[in-house]
Amino acid sequence: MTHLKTLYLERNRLTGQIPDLNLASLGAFNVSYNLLNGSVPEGLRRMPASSFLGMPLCGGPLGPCPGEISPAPAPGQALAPGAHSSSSGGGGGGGGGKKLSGGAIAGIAIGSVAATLLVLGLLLLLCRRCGGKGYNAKDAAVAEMALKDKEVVGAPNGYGGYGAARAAPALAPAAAAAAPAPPSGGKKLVFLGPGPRVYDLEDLLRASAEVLGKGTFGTTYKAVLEMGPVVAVKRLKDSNLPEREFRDKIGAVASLDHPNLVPLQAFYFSKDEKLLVYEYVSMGSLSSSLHGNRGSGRTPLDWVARSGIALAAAKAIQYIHSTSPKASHGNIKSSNVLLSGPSEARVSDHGLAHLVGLAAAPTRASGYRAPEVTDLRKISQKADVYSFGVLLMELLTGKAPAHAVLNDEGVDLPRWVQSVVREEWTAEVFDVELLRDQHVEQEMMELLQLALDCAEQYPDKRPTMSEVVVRIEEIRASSLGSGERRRQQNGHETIESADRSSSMISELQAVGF
Ligand SMILES: Nc1ncnc2c1ncn2[C@@H]1O[C@H](COP(=O)(O)OP(=O)(O)OP(=O)(O)O)[C@@H](O)[C@H]1O
Repeated sequence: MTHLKTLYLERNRLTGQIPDLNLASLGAFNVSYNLLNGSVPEGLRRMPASSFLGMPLCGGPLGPCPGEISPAPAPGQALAPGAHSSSSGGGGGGGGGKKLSGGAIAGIAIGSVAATLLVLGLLLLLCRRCGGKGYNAKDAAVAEMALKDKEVVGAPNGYGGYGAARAAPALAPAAAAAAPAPPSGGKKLVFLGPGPRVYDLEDLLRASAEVLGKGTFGTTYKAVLEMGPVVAVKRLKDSNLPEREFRDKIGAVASLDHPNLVPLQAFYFSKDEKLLVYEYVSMGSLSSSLHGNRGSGRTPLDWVARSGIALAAAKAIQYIHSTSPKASHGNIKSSNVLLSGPSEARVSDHGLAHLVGLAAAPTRASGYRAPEVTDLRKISQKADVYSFGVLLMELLTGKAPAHAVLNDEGVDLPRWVQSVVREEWTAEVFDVELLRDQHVEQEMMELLQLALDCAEQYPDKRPTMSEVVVRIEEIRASSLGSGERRRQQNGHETIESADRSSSMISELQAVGF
């Protein structure tokens, strides 16, 4: 393809050296963020440095390779007229084509050797310094993960619907920018908790990765490790915490241990990359279950499932609150409630709001955010209770907070529920999929009342999470009781009708049928 004008091959996993492409028409060329090495071939040295980012290449726009003298003189031009006019002490200057004197040749030879030694010395010095600080293979490898990005698979992209969005491979540029001096040499994955250490950073980076979604705190990947395990990896953005503080806060997150919390397995810290590795919860989030594809082939969440999920999430938040009066989750919402069984759930992202810092604290989560949280430092336990109330409303109505806007005045989910309820206690507020469970209407009303109590405007009026747990347990027990009663009633009716039919048979037999 000798007429090729544009060739963009960046962000692949091309290895080896760049072949010397003889493409005279080539005007635009880019092989950045591959796994190439060696020197930029002669035919491509006219390209800018930005064509070769993120790789340990040399030559041409990237500066001389070891042993090369910069700028590399073009053949035949080294001794071009005027080039050495000042070094012509031996009479070597003058017109082109003239032969050099022996002294000039000796001078040039000595000069070249001295320059080569100087360059080598400088390179050696640089390499020594690089020991822990220079180009970091791990950071570059971390960058590879981004190169494996695939399309978002049915994951909700925040509040704007469920369209598949392409993840921006933001990792690679960060690592490339870090190449000169990231201070993370030799860093490893730090494992937390007693779980088995069956993989390391290299395994993680070799794993096939798929973007699950982009959230407030970064991008989350599903990584399938070669040896089998599947994990969720969150690449934090905007976390500028110093390492020590980061580690302390991670330690606090890792110390939380509850069956309804998604465990943090490991983390990776470098100046430019912070990765959190979680257990992968395979049944997806409550958000995608409620608002994802509602077409055929989907099992709708019934009352038992929804009330079970509500209880599981409530228990997780209650547990976080029990660890200290100031402890809170800070980002309760349906995409952070992951389904681990038909009516079981686990809460994720605990502690992240505190880990990432205030700059990146949830702004999009306003549908769940308590009205008093104007200052993000005031994410209190009562603010969690408010968010949980909104989550309960979402479970009962099937509406996502930001989608519940009825008109341009911006009515939010709690206000909408309040207004419907104020009119009259009507079944219209409930998700149609829930209305199939007719025997639990009373309990659905009670759970809705609890949701409204949690979403009270004034924090003091909201219940504590312990109270919330108790109330949900009571409501569930009552609904399971009424379900049982109903089943028994049905059974009774069946027995009665069986009795009737047997007597009918005997009557028919009596009349000689
Ligand atoms: N451990 C996990 N297992 C399975 N899926 C997960 C896991 N952690 C997150 N996800 C899913 O990945 C997607 C992106 O999650 P992420 O936490 O990055 O963003 P979010 O929940 O949408 O927003 P936020 O960052 O505000 O919490 C979500 O759909 C979430 O449900």
